[in-house]
Amino acid sequence: MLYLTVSHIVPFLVVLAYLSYSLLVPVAADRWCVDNPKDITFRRLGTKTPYRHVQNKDVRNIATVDGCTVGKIWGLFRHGTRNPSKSIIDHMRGTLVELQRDILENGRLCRNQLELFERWKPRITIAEAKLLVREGGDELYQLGARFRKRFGQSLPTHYDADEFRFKFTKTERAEYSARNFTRGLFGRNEQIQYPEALRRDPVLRFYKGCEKWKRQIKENPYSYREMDRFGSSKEMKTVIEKLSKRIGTFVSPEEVHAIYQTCAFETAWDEREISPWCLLFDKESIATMEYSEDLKYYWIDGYGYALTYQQACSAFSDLFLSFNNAASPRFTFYFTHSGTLLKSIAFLNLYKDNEPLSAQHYRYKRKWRVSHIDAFGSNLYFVLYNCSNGTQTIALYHQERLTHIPGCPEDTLLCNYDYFGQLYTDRIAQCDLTTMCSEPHVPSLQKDEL
Ligand SMILES: O=C(O)[C@@H](COP(=O)(O)O)OP(=O)(O)O
Repeated sequence: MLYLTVSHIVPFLVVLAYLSYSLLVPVAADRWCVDNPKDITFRRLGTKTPYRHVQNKDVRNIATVDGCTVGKIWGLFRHGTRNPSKSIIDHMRGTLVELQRDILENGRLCRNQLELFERWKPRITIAEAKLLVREGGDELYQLGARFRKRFGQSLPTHYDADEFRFKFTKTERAEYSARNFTRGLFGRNEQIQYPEALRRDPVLRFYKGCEKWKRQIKENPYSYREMDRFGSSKEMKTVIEKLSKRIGTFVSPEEVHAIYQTCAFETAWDEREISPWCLLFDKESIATMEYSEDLKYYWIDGYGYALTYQQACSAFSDLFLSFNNAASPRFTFYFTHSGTLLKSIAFLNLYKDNEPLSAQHYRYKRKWRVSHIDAFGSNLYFVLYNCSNGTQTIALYHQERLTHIPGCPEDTLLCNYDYFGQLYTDRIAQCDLTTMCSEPHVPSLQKDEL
């Protein structure tokens, strides 16, 4: 007869507990489950970051300067959140639908996150590529409304064509961004006169006419070498491995990029929604994707090559023309694109790191973060103040925050206008786009997408 004592039962229970743990728990633990998806994507979506991640809702009186009044304002605004380009839409409607199937069949995601994938479907068609979306219109509307709150005392209440100049590039997204901004600024009833939008605007989108930049930089594979190197780094391999495991099939770097972009656009489109594609990332892997974006834009639109930002002299010549000519409109607002904002940022020496951005410097702290500096709706504007002592002072606002102008005295956010002008004298005097951009071997090989 077998008598079971406590000393027999306890080890038995321990073995049983271990077996159920090893058989059951790892299955659950093996399923990827992200707790805080909004936290993971916040300000990490590169140039597809929605403006709400970087906006400054504080409209208290930062815009007043003692003893001075606002003389002129000149600013560049990137359009608001838009739809993706055709190639990303193609991925959404093709590759991602296939990956969705893999995830539902073999994916290692926890139950409630799989449910989001069950409901997902591509929402846009090729015909809607790059159009401004509702969120994008709202971003610009809110920007206009906050502009009114900050500068209301210095701005005429009603639109006056002699006082205001609003201009957009020849794209739907820039046009509707301008229209939404002016609505936020004046209310709904003003009839704004917009000048004819130019296909090649030498001020608003100067680089589109710069053949030398296009061929030597933008279309040159060498400009993408740091991004490519980072693409084969151990960090990126880890991202691919993690995503492949979570999806249940091997994914290529291109597919990972399409997933990141879809996560970014779907996040930007609607604050209330969570894109299931974002759930595949953890903090480290999204930071890796973000760095890849930073490398790309650093080398094609930023500090990588001098010609890239030298061309922006064309926009800043317009600023000086406007500020130095009493007859020109007091308030100038240009609605444009990522490429203009980034090149202008580099022209001004803003967010410049000591070392060029490279694949191997991933772990270094950096200033160049396109998620922060070039989100949808990004804005860069200068305010010129006339002061009672006869001097003029200039202030720069980036993303609605007073920002120190590189080259101006360190101890203050305001800069004497003459001092500021001297920083740029040579570059403005030598600003000749025709000479700067002429290249013997035209035309460009790639089709120019608007
Ligand atoms: O049109 C796009 O795909 C990107 C790049 O345009 P460029 O920098 O080439 O003008 O800019 P976005 O319109 O998103 O600001």
